[in-house]
Amino acid sequence: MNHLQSAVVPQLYLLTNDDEFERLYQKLEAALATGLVGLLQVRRKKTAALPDGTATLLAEAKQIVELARRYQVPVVINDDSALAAKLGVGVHLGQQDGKMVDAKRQISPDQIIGRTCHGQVALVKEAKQQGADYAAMGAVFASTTKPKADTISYQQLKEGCQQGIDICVIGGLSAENVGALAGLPIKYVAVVGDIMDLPIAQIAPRCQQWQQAFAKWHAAAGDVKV
Ligand SMILES: Cc1ncc(COP(=O)(O)OP(=O)(O)O)c(N)n1
Ligand SMILES: Cc1ncsc1CCOP(=O)(O)O
Ligand SMILES: [Mg+2]
Repeated sequence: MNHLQSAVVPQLYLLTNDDEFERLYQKLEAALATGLVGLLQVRRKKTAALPDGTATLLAEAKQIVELARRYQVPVVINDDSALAAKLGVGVHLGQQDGKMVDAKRQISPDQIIGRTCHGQVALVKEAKQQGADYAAMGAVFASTTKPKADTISYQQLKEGCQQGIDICVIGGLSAENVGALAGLPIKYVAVVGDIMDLPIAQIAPRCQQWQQAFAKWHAAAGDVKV
């Protein structure tokens, strides 16, 4: 039976891009200073692939975690639960990034663990059963950051939202198109390119546009049936 659930405005979940670190740091500072980022992910694919990737990623992630702490924004490390454990932060694991049970053992229980579930409701159920804090569904729209990611249907997303675990949407999302999801009880909207691929001076104004999009979301959503 359907029940009514109060519409919750999602949080902006910002993911880093592969910018040169100094530039990235300035962008993150600009975004965090707006107060609109609810969760931050360190996703540094190019750094991680360098010959000295582990050491460089550790040095970068330390600085990002320190910066985020200043703004009291929780941090999640992509792919690497050992690094997350070392830094005392959360982790995001794709289906090929290791077992949830191992990550749960490594990560402090008060830290966030997220799991990629693509468009598959069975994976959302599994993530919930394995104790993930959120299930990430996407790509919602075609993504320039991850062009090979398959897009999911609205129906898959709607069903994912009915599984009793927080849902994060990702992939091709912009302040203009996110309104298409208004009415779904989504916890996090994960964004890379729409914010991070802009010049430094445009980061804060773009975050403000996201805030406006979420304000409209609230107005559009009212009470949603789940
Ligand atoms: C919030 C969020 N959702 C999905 C992903 C993708 O994770 P994965 O499938 O492991 O792909 P990579 O990011 O590792 O390329 C994510 N990182 N964050
Ligand atoms: C990591 C990831 N997983 C699915 S799409 C995607 C990239 C999201 O980046 P963007 O917001 O630029 O589409
Ligand atoms: Mg991964």
